[in-house]
Amino acid sequence: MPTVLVLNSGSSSLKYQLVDPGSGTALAGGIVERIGEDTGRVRHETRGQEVVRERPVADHGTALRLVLELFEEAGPSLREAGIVAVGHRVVHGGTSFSAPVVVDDDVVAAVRALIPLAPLHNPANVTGIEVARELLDVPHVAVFDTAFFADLPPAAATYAIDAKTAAEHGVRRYGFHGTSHQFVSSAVAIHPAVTAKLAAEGRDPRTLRQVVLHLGNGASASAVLGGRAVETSMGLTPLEGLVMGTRSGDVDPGIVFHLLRSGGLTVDDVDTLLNKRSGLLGLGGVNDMRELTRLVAAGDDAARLALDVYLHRLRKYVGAYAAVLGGIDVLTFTAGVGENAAVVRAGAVDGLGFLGLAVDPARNAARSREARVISPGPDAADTADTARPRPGAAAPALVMVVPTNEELAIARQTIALTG
Ligand SMILES: Nc1ncnc2c1ncn2[C@@H]1O[C@H](COP(=O)(O)OP(=O)(O)O)[C@@H](O)[C@H]1O
Ligand SMILES: CC(=O)OP(=O)(O)O
Ligand SMILES: [Mg+2]
Repeated sequence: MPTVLVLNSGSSSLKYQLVDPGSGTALAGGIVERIGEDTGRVRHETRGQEVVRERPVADHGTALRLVLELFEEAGPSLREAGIVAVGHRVVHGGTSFSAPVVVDDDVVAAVRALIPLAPLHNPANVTGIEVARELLDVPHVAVFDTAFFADLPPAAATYAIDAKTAAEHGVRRYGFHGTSHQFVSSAVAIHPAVTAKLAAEGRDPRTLRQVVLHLGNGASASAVLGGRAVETSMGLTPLEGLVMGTRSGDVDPGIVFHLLRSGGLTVDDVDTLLNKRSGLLGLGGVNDMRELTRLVAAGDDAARLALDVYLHRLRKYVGAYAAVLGGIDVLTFTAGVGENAAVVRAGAVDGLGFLGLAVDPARNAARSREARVISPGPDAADTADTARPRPGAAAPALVMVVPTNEELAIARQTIALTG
């Protein structure tokens, strides 16, 4: 049973999972948090058992050594689990990478060269790769968050700023969370309810119009036409687009100049403001959607406004992407918020009946780890008979919840290159 260790190195954390790409199961996984701070913490999970260690973790090298120790102590032993490769999530691939690559010194140098474009993410990715290559003598593969969007149509990828300046500095829309958008949109395309809908409408799968909402701490939307990404909400950096846990998403760039010139803030202050002190946290005081919805239920006005701004932005993007695609066949929610927060899903499609979008309250409230349809209408199994649109009526869109699994996607892409 060949397995892949998947590493996701953040600025102060290291998330990992040991995946069996054949069966799709995670044999173990965990997170090292607060790397570089006085109080670090490791949580390692395997076979339903959890091991937690609190201790300072100086750097990513120490973090990975600690993880390898835990695999030996708490299991499963990496050797016995048949580890054949390591897959690394790399956030920014720039225009250099449009597909996963086997890591060599040139790849590391190229990822390092992209640091100016992703100062918050790529430094940790480089360190993670360097340390892991030192400690684990197997092939390493880099899987890029930007890859799925490398081929965005020029009209979607281009900012309307002076072309020469943009080209000189690599300023374009790159898009992120691509591994998730690709994994989820591929799962949607082969879901029985979706294939039945297309069959009933006599349509080619290449005409399937999807919108995917990846709503985690970071959040992004994508428009996917027949498997190809044609639009996405994150841009040069993962700051643009939707309202996120701590990031503002779209703002008027004039705000930045105003705060620099008249507000007495430095460039770093504004960077921290928009990336770490904005979004749900900045408006509602908490970045966790569970806590935010609790505050809303308790009548907290600031939390209510935060949720309203979040949902308004979502509806705006869904409407815009309906225009980009010429209509929506399937709208899919994924990631921590998208998979779990029924109130967000209901709010995001509220008033979008004119696009054929609606959720069935009972289906929306149900909990499941499986991909599922939450729009009204017949069950997936008998959709083929009844999904035929009435003459003159637009076919209703499907609204779905599909759990993402970036680790499995990375493990599969890693095996495909090394196996
Ligand atoms: N049951 C739940 N209800 C509402 N929100 C949830 C629930 N479970 C997780 N979330 C939210 O999901 C978000 C984290 O999503 P996740 O995809 O794990 O983030 P990331 O991978 O970007 O760190 C948090 O805002 C958290 O509150
Ligand atoms: C690119 C990005 O936003 O990633 P995350 O959601 O993991 O912060
Ligand atoms: Mg995630």
